[in-house]
Amino acid sequence: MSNKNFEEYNIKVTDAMQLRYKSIIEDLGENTKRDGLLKTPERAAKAMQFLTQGYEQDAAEILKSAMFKESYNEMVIVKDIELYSLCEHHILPFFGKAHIAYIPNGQIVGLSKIPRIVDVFSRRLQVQERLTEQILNCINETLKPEGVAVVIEASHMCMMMRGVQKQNSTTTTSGFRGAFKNIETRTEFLKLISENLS
Ligand SMILES: Nc1nc2c(ncn2[C@@H]2O[C@H](COP(=O)(O)OP(=O)(O)OP(=O)(O)O)[C@@H](O)[C@H]2O)c(=O)[nH]1
Ligand SMILES: [Zn+2]
Repeated sequence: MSNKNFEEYNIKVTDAMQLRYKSIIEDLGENTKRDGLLKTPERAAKAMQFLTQGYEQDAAEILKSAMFKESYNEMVIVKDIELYSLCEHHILPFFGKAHIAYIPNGQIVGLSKIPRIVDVFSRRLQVQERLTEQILNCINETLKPEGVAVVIEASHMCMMMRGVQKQNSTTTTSGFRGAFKNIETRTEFLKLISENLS
């Protein structure tokens, strides 16, 4: 699944959305006819479609497209997966890293598919907790591993640029299924990613 090209933008949606962005910019007291802003409503409409393209993508299908029979049954960890999402309360970015592990149960998945599904669920209006659960459930239900673990640490612009205005706080969410409910397995995973956690 590739990133959206400009040609792929839905013209109808772009047209409707850019009119709304134009009104918003005018509500700010700005002049949408000045050079720098002339194309801004269209750019913003395209940017918003790019940032929410995950609604049109099927994460389970992405995983299914690269699942292979393999007997390896130790922990597989993909860590430091950068993510960019939008908080559904303020439509402001939150961004950070996901660390994901699974223990295969007869099948492994193509490694790149894990960051790809992080993108699919991130590119929607989200809360960090639901994002964590959706990634966890998708891997658990599609790959049916012995266990799966997801940790996300993120900074929320809505807490940095506005509102409570805390620049240094990060939010960590986690979820564990199957073998990761076992304290030893979970501890091993957390130890292996711990150099990334602040
Ligand atoms: N649980 C959770 N809350 C989030 C997330 N992103 C943003 N929020 C919070 O959503 C809440 C919305 O609260 P409201 O009181 O309705 O909004 P607000 O008046 O703008 O709140 P402040 O941000 O405190 O100024 C805020 O506390 C945000 O910090 C997220 O991913 N998870
Ligand atoms: Zn917010």
